[in-house]
Amino acid sequence: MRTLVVDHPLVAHKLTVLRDKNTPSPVFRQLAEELVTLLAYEATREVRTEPVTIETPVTTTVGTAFTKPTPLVVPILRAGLGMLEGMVKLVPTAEVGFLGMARDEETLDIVTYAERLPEDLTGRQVFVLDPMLATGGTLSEAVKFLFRRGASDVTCICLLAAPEGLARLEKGLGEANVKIVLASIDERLNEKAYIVPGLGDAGDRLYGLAK
Ligand SMILES: O=P(O)(O)OC[C@H]1O[C@H](OP(=O)(O)OP(=O)(O)O)[C@H](O)[C@@H]1O
Ligand SMILES: O=c1cc[nH]c(=O)[nH]1
Ligand SMILES: [Mg+2]
Repeated sequence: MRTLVVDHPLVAHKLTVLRDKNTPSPVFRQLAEELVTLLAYEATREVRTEPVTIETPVTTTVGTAFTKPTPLVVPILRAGLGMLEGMVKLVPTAEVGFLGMARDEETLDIVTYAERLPEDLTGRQVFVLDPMLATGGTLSEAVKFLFRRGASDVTCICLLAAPEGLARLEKGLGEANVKIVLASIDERLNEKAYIVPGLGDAGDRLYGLAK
């Protein structure tokens, strides 16, 4: 597993506004989308490409095209949905699959309540979107799910991670071909397993209260 924190003033500034508890949902949604586009620029650095011959108005030249099958983008519902537009803006030919997962806030167990993905992900580059990597329970379940379908190259784009969650993923995924691209590694988890300083419950801040 590899981890990359995107260190850029635009990312840091947008993240600061996102963290602010006074930032309302419409602005939060807009910023989450913009942040993903900035992170996706780095996260797609190793996207598979091949040479393609085209005609410019002047001459013939060799350019770059995505290799088929095209990348698969998988937002983890709910909060990952807030990152989807920012990602597909940058990779418009990507296909999109969905995983619905929620952590029980008491037990921290992960419930997978929805799934719409290709049956066979062999040879597919997969980009998972989830803003929060807290205990790492959700993301490790998601990555294991994708591996069971045959994926072998998974990049997770998150906004924030706790060191505890990253350590859990590292332990569980070790040598696997998984990359985590982030805007920040925060200080720690609190007693309710929320990221500190964090930004609160990402799903609630995007879409309102779940209950
Ligand atoms: O690393 P973990 O401890 O598993 O926590 C992170 C998960 O918690 C949040 O989702 P939540 O379960 O709140 O669902 P939601 O997106 O519907 O709000 C978040 O979007 C992650 O998926
Ligand atoms: O801080 C946290 C932890 C888990 N899920 C969130 O949305 N926020
Ligand atoms: Mg939530």
